[in-house]
Amino acid sequence: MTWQDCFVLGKQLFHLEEYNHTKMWLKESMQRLSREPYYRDPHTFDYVEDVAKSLLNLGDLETALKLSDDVLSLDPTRSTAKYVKNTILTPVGERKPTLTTNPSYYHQTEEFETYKKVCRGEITASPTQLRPLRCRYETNNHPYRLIAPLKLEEHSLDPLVVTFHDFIDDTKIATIKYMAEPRMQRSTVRDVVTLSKATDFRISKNAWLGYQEHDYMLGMLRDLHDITGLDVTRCEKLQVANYGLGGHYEPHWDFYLDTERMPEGLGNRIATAIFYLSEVEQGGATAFPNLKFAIKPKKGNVLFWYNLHRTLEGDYRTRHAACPVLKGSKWIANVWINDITQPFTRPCLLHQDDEISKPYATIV
Ligand SMILES: O=C(O)CCC(=O)C(=O)O
Ligand SMILES: [Fe+2]
Repeated sequence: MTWQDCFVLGKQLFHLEEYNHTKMWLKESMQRLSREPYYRDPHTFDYVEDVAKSLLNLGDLETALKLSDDVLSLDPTRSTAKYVKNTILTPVGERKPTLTTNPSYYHQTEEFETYKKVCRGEITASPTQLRPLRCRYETNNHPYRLIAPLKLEEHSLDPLVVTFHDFIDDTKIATIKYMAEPRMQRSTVRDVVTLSKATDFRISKNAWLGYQEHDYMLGMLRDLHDITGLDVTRCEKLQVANYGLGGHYEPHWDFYLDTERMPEGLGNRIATAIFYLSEVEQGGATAFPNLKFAIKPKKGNVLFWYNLHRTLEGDYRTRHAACPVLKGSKWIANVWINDITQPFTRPCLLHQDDEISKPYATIV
């Protein structure tokens, strides 16, 4: 067997949640790889780093550290290897959270209970939370919006979460859905071993559309720029998603925890704008368990929030989810605005503003 065979076996066992056997095969693949003449090839470092990271998540710190040290001895600039090494050398209490590897455990956590309650409407915003919130017209002083202001509804001021009402009309929505439909595929999530994986954690279909493909989509970006002031010249593609009956997306952050996984040349996701492309008869709200509210989809509305602090650290309070659809079908389009072009649109403050969200960094 080649090291690649062993690697693929390890990957497959990871899917099956056979974590003990995963370790064995991944370690074997690395041993075989180390005997290959092209071990020093930068492409193989990607595999070694992936294995180091998986072993870190599976608790085999010794091998994970050895692999990352090996990579770093050949190329000290490798960021994943550095991340693995730093994580191992950081005391447990100070570690950043990692993606969950054990969903059954997560389903017993308090956070998951809160998420379900927020979805069911058993937890809603308290009067104290609601008191400072307003609905108002927003122009952002943009000449066009001075004539056609948008209706803005505040859901939270810190972190900022707002709805822009009637942002996109039915004709544009129909066109976007029409373009997305033939390209819809089962949604995946980022995964430590395989990079992309279909899970019960996220049940929906989605398609990625280039903004250049239609003026309507360029218009979505332009309108977001006008109303938020953010630069939209470099964004990830538009993600159109459809949830059928029971479709959902469990609590997660939109920003990249592993900064080395950020899309090349774009940086992290500074803000999310969810365009609701349909109503949902029952269920399907966008829930924020930490903030203790859920937003019901309304066709044409846009839900907007910042994922990052001004320091560009992730704002852990923004953990959110798509509640299960109980009746109907839910369509959304996600615009992710990236941080690389925002130093002037959303500069740092004089003080560090990220400490506040640290207690919400959950390790599951
Ligand atoms: O569908 C929703 O309401 C939320 C979707 C979401 O969070 C995502 O796609 O990242
Ligand atoms: Fe999300």
